[in-house]
Amino acid sequence: MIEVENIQKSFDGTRVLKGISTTFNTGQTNLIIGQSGSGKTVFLKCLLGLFTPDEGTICYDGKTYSDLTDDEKRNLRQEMGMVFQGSALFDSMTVEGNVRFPLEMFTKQSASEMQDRVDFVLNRVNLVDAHHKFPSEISGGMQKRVAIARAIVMNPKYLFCDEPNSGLDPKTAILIDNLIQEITEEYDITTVINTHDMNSVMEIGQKIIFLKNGVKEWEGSNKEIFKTDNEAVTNFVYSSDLFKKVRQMYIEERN
Ligand SMILES: Nc1ncnc2c1ncn2[C@@H]1O[C@H](COP(=O)(O)OP(=O)(O)OP(=O)(O)O)[C@@H](O)[C@H]1O
Repeated sequence: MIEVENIQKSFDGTRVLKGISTTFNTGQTNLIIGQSGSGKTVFLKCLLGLFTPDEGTICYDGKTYSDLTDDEKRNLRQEMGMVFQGSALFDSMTVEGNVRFPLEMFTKQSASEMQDRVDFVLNRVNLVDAHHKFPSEISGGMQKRVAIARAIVMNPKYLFCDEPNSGLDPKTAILIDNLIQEITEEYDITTVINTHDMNSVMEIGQKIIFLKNGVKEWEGSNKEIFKTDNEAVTNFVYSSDLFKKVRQMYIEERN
């Protein structure tokens, strides 16, 4: 569980995060949504320890980040997996080289132990025949699976994903969302996902926080977001005609 209390962050006197408090539960997919510039990436970077908040605390399963020693912070970072926007694979490494990379960097495992772990996670993301291929030789959806395999190879307690669906067709996007949710539940990970994708909200939004101008405007689940009367949320979620129609049908059915 990650508990965030009154996080504030400014750049050159401009306040970007204006006191955000929330909780991200273990074994759940927690989504951060909001318009471009609302502070989602800055918030995610604070959770990753890449930005230091000016005020407030972030607590990881009872450990308050700002109270940790440098060694403890390093250990905590090794419990974090990250899926970057656009996958961010190393082009010059094979699929298995990419997945093995964190093990080589941060563990003293033997070659055969690493191979077992790499085989296990590649198998878990349903990539069985791609070990020796290079990123340029596989599809965007497969690249995303490699990025997920690399993010979970160290058995993380926390998984952070920045726009994991960007650039994928809607069907592949749903497969990737479902894979992230399955892995989150199976390994009891606290997963936090930055997304613009309304399909993701509906599909895997077990907990959603909506940011507006650096403030948490709303939080709830994907079931609750359908029913909310919060105008900022409904304007954002139902910005497309399709979703407006879906909502109208839902309201008509309810009455
Ligand atoms: N390193 C930085 N230095 C100065 N300003 C920054 C920095 N990082 C982000 N900002 C500013 O903080 C604000 C929020 O940016 P952020 O990237 O968090 O938005 P976002 O919600 O993730 O947007 P998007 O959906 O477009 O990625 C923006 O006004 C941005 O210019």
